[in-house]
Order: sequence, then C-alpha cells, then structure tokens
Amino acid sequence: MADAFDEECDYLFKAVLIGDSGVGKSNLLSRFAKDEFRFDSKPTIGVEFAYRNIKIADKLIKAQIWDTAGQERFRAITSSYYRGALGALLVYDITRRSSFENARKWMVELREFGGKDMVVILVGNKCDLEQTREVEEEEAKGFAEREGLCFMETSALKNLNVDQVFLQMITRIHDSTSHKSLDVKADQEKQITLSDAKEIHIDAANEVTATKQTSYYYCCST
Ligand SMILES: Nc1nc2c(ncn2[C@@H]2O[C@H](COP(=O)(O)OP(=O)(O)OP(=O)(O)O)[C@@H](O)[C@H]2O)c(=O)[nH]1
Repeated sequence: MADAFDEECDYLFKAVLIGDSGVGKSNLLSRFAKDEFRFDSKPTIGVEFAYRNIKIADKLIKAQIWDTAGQERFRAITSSYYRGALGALLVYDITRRSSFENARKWMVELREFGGKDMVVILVGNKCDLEQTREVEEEEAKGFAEREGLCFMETSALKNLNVDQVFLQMITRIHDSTSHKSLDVKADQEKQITLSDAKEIHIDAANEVTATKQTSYYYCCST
C-alpha cells in the first residue's frame, strides 16, 4: 500500500459508507475523491477506500473513506470495517423505498460495531431522479431527527451536495475530536492495516478547504 499517512497531515480520520447494494456508495466516493461517475459500476467486492485531504481551521486532515459491498455475500468482515471509524454515511436511494426502510437495519449494525460517538449522516442519493422518487424528503428528515442523525440528499451523477456531505461529516468529526489532543492521529495510524483493502485513489494534491455549514439539512437543487 502506498503511503497511508503523510507526516504533514495533522489528523487522519477514517469514515465508512454503508447502505444497500446499488444505492450509489461507490459513485459518491469516486465523485468525492476523483470527480468521476460510472453508469456501469459493478457491485463492490470486499473493501475499497479513497483519500482526500481537507483543511479545517489550519489543520490538514486526511480523510480516509472506506466503501464496502451492500450485498451481504460480498462484504468484508464487519467488525474490521467499522474499527476506528469516526464517521459514517448511511446511504439510501430516493427512488427505492426498500433501501430507505433498510436504514433501520443499518443503524442496528452501526450501533453494534461503530463507536458510540460516531458522526452519522443519512444520505438520500440519486436526487436527480425526481420523477421516480419513492421517499419524500420530509419523511427522511423525520427519521434522521428521531435517530439523531444529520440528513442530506445528493446526486453522484449530477454532483449535487457530494462534497458538502463529506465535508459536513469531516467537519463534525473535527469539531468533536479537536478538544481531545493529537491522540486521534496516533490512534488512527494504527488502523490502516486491513489486508484486503484495495486503495482506489491517493492524491495529496487533491485538497479542499471546508467551510463551516450552519444547517445539517440539504435538499437537491436540480
Ligand atoms: N441516476 C443516478 N444513478 C446513480 C447515482 N449514483 C449511482 N448511480 C447508479 O447506481 C448504480 C449503483 O451505483 P454504485 O455506486 O455501484 O452503488 P453501490 O451502493 O456502491 O453498490 P454496491 O457496491 O453493490 O454496494 C450504478 O448504475 C450507478 O451508475 C446518482 O446519483 N444518480
């Protein structure tokens, strides 16, 4: 594996993508990391991850985002996948109601394997497909509020709210960990050891500066 942690980074934050197969997790990640979208993407097998550097309040954060298969049979070992993750995007497809209903199931897994202070954002992807929408935004907001999650709708295809959703998660992780000294950096360095992880992108120059968001709720503006 190539250099997983640059000395010049102040923090390395691990976050995970979860949600049913086909909701667009891999495309959200490739849009965020490489500004790429694939119409013909294959189901993920095992684990992939990507990095992007983000500057928040003069600190350089390396965001390491992990992606695994929504399909049970292709998934990596669940406990390894969540280990050390500080944030999660729980993704559903706004045109597939079952993927929203399964968010409850994903929350159960998150609570079992994720840390109790994880920053979790509920993400309604494919909001470019308004004509075939099966999950209203208000309903998803209500669920997010009850579960104590942030919520956003995105489109990996149209590149709507993709940077925003990742930056929101990373900023909130930063805000919740910055008072805890640099132990986070040391702890995180130990996490990048899962042998079956496949690195899909490293680009130290691919750096972005996060600006503070005041609202947790975003909808698509197509
Ligand atoms: N219209 C539309 N299609 C999308 C969007 N995001 C992803 N897709 C399509 O949805 C399909 C599945 O996308 P993936 O990113 O592979 O989904 P996934 O959640 O990673 O799937 P698994 O790896 O099986 O868990 C692909 O055909 C994508 O082109 C989006 O925002 N809008």
